[in-house]
Amino acid sequence: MLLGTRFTNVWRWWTSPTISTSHAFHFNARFLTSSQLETSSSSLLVDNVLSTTETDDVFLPWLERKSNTRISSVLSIGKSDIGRFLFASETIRAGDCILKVPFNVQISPDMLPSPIRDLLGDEIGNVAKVALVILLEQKLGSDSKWAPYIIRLPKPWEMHNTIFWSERELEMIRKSSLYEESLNQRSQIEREFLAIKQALETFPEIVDSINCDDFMHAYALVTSRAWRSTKGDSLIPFADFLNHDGASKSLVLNDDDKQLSEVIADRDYAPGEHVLIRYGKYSNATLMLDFGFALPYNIHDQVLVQIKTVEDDPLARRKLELWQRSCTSTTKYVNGIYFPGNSFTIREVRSATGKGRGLPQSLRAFARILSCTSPQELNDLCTEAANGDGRLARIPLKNLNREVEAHQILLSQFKQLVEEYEASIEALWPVDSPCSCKKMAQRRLMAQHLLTGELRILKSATAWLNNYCDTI
Ligand SMILES: C[S@@+](CC[C@H](N)C(=O)[O-])C[C@H]1O[C@@H](n2cnc3c(N)ncnc32)[C@H](O)[C@@H]1O
Repeated sequence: MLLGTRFTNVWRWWTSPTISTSHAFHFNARFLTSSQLETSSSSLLVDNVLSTTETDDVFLPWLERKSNTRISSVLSIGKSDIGRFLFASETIRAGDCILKVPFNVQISPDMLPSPIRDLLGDEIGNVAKVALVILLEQKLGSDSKWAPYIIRLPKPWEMHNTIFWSERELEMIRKSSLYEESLNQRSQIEREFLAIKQALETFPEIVDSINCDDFMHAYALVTSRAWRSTKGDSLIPFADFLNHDGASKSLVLNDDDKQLSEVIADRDYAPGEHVLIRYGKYSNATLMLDFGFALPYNIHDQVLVQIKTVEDDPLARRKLELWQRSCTSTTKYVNGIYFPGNSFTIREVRSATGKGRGLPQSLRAFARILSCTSPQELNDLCTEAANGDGRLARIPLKNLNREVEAHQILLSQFKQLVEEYEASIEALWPVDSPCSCKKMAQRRLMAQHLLTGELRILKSATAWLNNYCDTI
């Protein structure tokens, strides 16, 4: 997934819409005064005062006044264990438009004051730019024109994205590729933070007032609540109080002609019902990395497995070279990390008996190459590929024993993975252990959802391979 933002269904793409820059200039002028900077550290205090005196009832009227339009007449804001949510304030029918948020009240990278924007350049991604907008508005405290929105953004201690996990917490998910992806994402954010500091060195008032932890928090706010549009990655106030259901058909849609984002209900809702949309077809690994939560049963789960060559195989190097050369894409880019050509994404195999989708063809082709025992067999595969569509080992090997052996290589590695995952789940410390504070208990549960989902997929692949080897 690209930087953790949600893709929208975009209608009628046009040139990038222009956003009013008046706020940006207003902000710039204010930010650069030293008195402003002196008081910036008290902004959190102001936030707290605001958050205790303002209720969520005032938020939608504020946003409607700001945008000068009706945004929603059927939704209200509620609060629960998973933060804010939107619920039906009256009956909603499938097909109803439940909210419309104009672009002019969305927060996008263009809102950075132009002198800052010009210095940042393209090497700083849009997520980082929107994160910087949030930080600058936070520093303004109650003087920010976005204060009612900014104070409602989740606080660092309310966020559970795996980039915030401690060593011990990350250890729980070491078996999953999410472990590496989390470390990698953290390093990438740190690099972007340093690049921003360097680019803005002529603005010491800004660079000296933000630290990497604040930036990491703002960055995670963006990955967990921004949508991609023609303007880059934008925060869509009010719409971003909608929580996620992987099975929902409702998405946030952009209409560039009307300059707004909207959501259409995919089903009926009774008054009081929690309204959910789908952020994307995201696995638990992606949800944990970018959004800080996991689903107990996620229909979009997948596992990234790295297939090892057989130990002591004298042809191992040649096989890998051949594979890398024959593949159009030898590396996989998943959640901001490059995986080598022997990494494969596996989804749940619904039926072990062959109906529906089985294991990915590319994985089976790789196994056939691994099963070759002589240079001649490898050459034969190359000749067959040259006479066909150019892809290596896509069809079953003529020698059935060899075809079974190829799949048994996979089977033994999958069986080992299943055992390792089972051991990892077993090793998760009990929820009621004395060390389980609320935060740790929550993260442990997320780790459990992740590992059990990935284990389910590995077991389904194992069953499919068992069946294939037995019945071929
Ligand atoms: C776009 S925001 C939704 C509004 C959010 N609840 C809030 O308080 O602002 C996305 C965040 O909501 C939470 N969230 C959304 N859907 C969830 C779900 N199905 N289960 C648990 N948390 C969820 C996660 O913390 C996620 O990062």
